[in-house]
Amino acid sequence: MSEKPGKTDLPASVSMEAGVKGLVDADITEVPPIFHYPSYTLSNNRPSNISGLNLAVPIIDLGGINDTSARNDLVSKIKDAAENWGFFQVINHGVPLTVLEEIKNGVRKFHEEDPEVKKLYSPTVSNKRFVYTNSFEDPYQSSPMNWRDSFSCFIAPDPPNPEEIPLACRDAVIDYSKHVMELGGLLFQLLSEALSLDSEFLEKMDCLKGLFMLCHYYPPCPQPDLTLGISKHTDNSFLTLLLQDQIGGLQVLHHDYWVDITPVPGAFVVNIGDFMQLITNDKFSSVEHRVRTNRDGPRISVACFFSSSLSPNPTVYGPIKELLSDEDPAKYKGITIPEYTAGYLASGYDGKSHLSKFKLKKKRERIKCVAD
Ligand SMILES: O=C(O)CCC(=O)C(=O)O
Ligand SMILES: [Fe+2]
Repeated sequence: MSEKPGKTDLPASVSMEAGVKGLVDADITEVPPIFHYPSYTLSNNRPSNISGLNLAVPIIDLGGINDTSARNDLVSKIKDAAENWGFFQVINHGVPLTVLEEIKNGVRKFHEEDPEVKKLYSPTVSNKRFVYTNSFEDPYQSSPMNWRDSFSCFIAPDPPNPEEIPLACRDAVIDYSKHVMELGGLLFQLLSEALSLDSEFLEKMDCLKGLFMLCHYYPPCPQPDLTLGISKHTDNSFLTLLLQDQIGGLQVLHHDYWVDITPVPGAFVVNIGDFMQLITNDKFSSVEHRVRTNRDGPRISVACFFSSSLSPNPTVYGPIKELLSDEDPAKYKGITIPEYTAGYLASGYDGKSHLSKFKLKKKRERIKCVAD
C-alpha cells in the first residue's frame, strides 16, 4: 500500500473529491506528477524472437455450443487460450447487446453524477456493498496513481439490496450481473472440460459462488504517454469477465510484449485469475495486463471477478488432486480466498505476483502436500 497523495500534489483549483474526472473537468493540460510512471515501465519493444508469432488474443465463437463436434472444437480453443494467453474474447455468448449497452451507459451515468452524489458512496462514508473509489481515496491505490475513477459492487454470495445501488445504474447492475452469472456458469463448464474434468467440476468447487463488480471510468488524458489507466497486475479471481467499450487501451503481457486487446463489438474479454492458476497447478495462466490511457474518452469498462473476495469463506483452495501426478506434483500450498485477497490488496497493484508467494519451493514440500 502506498502513501496517499495530498492536495498539495495537485493544481490549486482541483478538488480531490471529484476524482480524475475532476482534473479533466478543470481543464488541466498536463498530467500531475503523482500520475507519472517511469518511462521504462511504459515502453514496449517488440522482441525480435517473437516476430513469427500471431499476436492477437484468440476470439472464440460460443455459437455452436450445443453441437458436440463444435463444442469439442471450442473447448480445445479455450484450453489453448487459457494455457498460452490467459486471455480470450468470446462472441455469440447469448447476452443481449441491449444489456451490454445499458450497463456501459449506467456506469457512465453514475460517474458523471454530481460529486456530491458520488460522495455518498465514498469508502469513508459508505459501509454498503456499493463503493465509489476515485484514485485519491482508494486505500489500495498504487504509486504512481492510476488515471481512472471506479466503483465496486459486491453481487454474490450476498446480493446487495437494490436501494444500496444508486439509481443511475441500479437496474443495469442488477440485470447485467444476472447475465454474467449465467455466462460464467457456461465458461466454468467449458474450462472444466478443457481440463478433462467433469463439466460441473469447477462449479462444484464453488468457483461461481462469489461475484464482485468493478466499473471503471477512464477520463480522456492530455498526456497519454506519461501515465496508465491501470498499472500492470494479475486478477485476484478464479475468472474475470470484462466488458470494454470501443476506445481501447487494455493490453496483455505475452512473451514480454504488451499486446493490445482490440475491442470487438459485443464481445466479452475473459481472463484467468490467480485462483484458477493455483487450483489448476499452473495448467492455466493468470497473466499480467494493464490499461493505457487515451486522448479520447471517457473509456468505460466493467470487470466482473468470480471470487468471494473478503467475505468469510473457510474453504482452503489448493491444486485439484485429479490434475496431479508423480510427474506433476502440487506446486502451491492451500489458502483461503479471504486470506489471499487481504494479502493481494495490501500489496496494491504493484506489479509483483502475489501468487508466487504461495508456490512450494522444494520438491520435498510438494511431495508432502500431495501426501496430505
Ligand atoms: O479496464 C480494463 O480494461 C481492465 C480492468 C482490469 O484489468 C481490472 O479491473 O482488473
Ligand atoms: Fe485486471
